[in-house]
Amino acid sequence: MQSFPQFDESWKNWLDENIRRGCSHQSMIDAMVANAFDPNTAHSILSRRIAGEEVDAAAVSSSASYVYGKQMLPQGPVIKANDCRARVLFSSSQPVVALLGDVLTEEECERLIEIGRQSVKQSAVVDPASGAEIIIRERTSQGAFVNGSVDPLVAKIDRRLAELTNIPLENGEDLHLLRYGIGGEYRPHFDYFPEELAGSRHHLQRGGQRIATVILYLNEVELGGETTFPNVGLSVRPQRGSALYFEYGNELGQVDPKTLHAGNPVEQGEKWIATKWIRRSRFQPLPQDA
Ligand SMILES: O=C(O)CCC(=O)C(=O)O
Ligand SMILES: [Fe+2]
Repeated sequence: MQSFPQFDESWKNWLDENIRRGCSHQSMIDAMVANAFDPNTAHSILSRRIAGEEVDAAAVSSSASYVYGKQMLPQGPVIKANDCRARVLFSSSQPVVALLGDVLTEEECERLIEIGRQSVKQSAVVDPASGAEIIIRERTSQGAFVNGSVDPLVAKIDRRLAELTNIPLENGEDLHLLRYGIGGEYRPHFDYFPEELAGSRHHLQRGGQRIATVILYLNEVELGGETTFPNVGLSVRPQRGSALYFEYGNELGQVDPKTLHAGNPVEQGEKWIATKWIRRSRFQPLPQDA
């Protein structure tokens, strides 16, 4: 079992003193995370102390829970963009998830798959031992990032998603096209970057934490390939043209662990999706992409 550090009297004094001195919130969170506090817990304790609330050790484990504030996604049965009326087929508030129908037309899905066939590569990582490219078991699929310079349709879809989600266009990463063949899957993961890991720093510098995801389903899978949320027992079957939206970053800087999700193995047919990962601030291209 994971053990959590005690939020004892000395931590309380340290935090209060640093709040009084006007230290940046991030520096206090960094110090707590470096001392093995869960990042959600650290955010939550800090916001409580700033608000003048007592935080006792027993409350710390429950304080790790994500605070659901106002949803970013517009409410109502239909969400409109300039060139689209998306029907809300399903929604949940904890975690914030919505399945939207009629986001893409048949022709747009076909065209994105065509673009994908020309651009996707096997998802691979460099083996730290040998330096060779290896295929990772967590993600058996082929992917590629595309933007408006690849095809005007991509720019049109980027605009549509920004209007539907009400999140600025520039906060979105390039659209990620992904193909899974038989047996292809994406094992349970979070889309946000673990802030306690040094390896995340580089990603976080490019527009801050990821706060929401839109998965566009480009085809229907004959068997398998559902997107599942194992912590909440939710399973979504890909339907061509529909979009799965979920958000996991709040105003307090917490991230929502209930958004753990997976792409189930494809058993028959193939699966094509386009994913838009959305940052808290403007997404910065890498210097070599600019
Ligand atoms: O394939 C899926 O259904 C999930 C894809 C996913 O999790 C992602 O693109 O981040
Ligand atoms: Fe994901």
